[in-house]
Amino acid sequence: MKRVILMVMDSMGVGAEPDADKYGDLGADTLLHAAENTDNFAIPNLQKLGLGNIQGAGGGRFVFAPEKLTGSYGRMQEMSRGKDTITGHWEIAGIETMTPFKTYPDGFPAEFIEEFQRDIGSEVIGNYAASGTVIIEDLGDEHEATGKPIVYTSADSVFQIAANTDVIPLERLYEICKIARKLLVGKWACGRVIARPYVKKDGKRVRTTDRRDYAVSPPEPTVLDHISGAGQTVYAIGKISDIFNGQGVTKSVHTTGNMDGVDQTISAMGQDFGGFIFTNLVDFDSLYGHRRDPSGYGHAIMDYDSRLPEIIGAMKDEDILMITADHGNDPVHSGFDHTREYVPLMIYGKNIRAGVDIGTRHTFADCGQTIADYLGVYETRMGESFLGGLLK
Ligand SMILES: O=P(O)(O)O[C@H]1O[C@H](CO)[C@@H](O)[C@H]1O
Ligand SMILES: [Mn+2]
Ligand SMILES: [Mn+2]
Repeated sequence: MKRVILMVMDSMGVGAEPDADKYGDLGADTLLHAAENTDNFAIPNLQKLGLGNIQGAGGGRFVFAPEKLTGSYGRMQEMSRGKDTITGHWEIAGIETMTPFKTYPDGFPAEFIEEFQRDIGSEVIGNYAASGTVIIEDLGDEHEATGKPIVYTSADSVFQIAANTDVIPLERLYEICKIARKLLVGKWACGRVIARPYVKKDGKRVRTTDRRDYAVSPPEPTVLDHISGAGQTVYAIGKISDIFNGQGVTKSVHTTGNMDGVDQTISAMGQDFGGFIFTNLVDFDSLYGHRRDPSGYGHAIMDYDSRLPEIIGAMKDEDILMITADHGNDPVHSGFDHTREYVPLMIYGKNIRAGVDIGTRHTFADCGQTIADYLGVYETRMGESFLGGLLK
């Protein structure tokens, strides 16, 4: 039974795209800047798969001799107008977002806030663009004293609600997110509502792994729908199901972090089914990219690298492993938001040729189209399959 395992290293870009200046992201290079700022940075397993041989990746310092490669490789350019998680994942799955999701750099409109406050029966505080770890320190005392939830946004189309779970229990936080989700459509359109629970430990506020994303549904069927529509499994790991609002997903598990994401992927691979395992590893982005912590980022890449032999060891004969990203988040760039970058693509499998450079793909959708091609399901509207040049 054929399967594709696609792992998204959330935000691991490999260099600024040609239009990066329009996004304020000239010179961004997530992989290179994480590597440069991490002592003893070593990624032998990703190198074997071809990461260092991708055009421009890591400033050329991780190139392997072609005969040492076990995987094939390339890089993908984002065709959509945006650099957020939804836009990136949806493009991978075959959807082009030409009208960017609406953002609220100056906070959400007063009429929305009033209606939201009425619906949840409480005032809110915040309502500006902020880093999530900073705003809970800045407004945490007031939130904990009054019970008013903290709301904030970023350069992305997000309405984030942060709360201490001793003040607003987790289930209630999820409920108020769903209330916001219902309101944030039409003239108040917003890509995602995100629950940001935290606890106070030894006087410090720490976010928990119970984050939940409430996205809008994709506007048309994606490769996930085509695969599940053909009766095959679509096994979503991490926040994948949230990103697609459950559309096309047949089974989903949330994770507590990158290593749990790897564990869950290996456990899914051990089960007997044909179809698609789609994993998002969000720690790169949320714990290190947005926090502008390059050495934390570098260590997270190394930690993932060290798990690759296990992942590869769990592969069955007809499994294909693909590793990519959804946008950049250069940990030394100004600000605290994503960066417009090429994403890497590595492909490995017993029936896949090694050492082939599939070049620069002009859309992330080539990845989804190739998956549709391999699994023999309906094509997505966008992208070109690169399977032909890779099958043994
Ligand atoms: O600063 P934190 O709360 O991590 O939020 C970040 O995470 C959001 C979703 O990935 C991004 O839009 C960015 O705002
Ligand atoms: Mn992302
Ligand atoms: Mn992010």
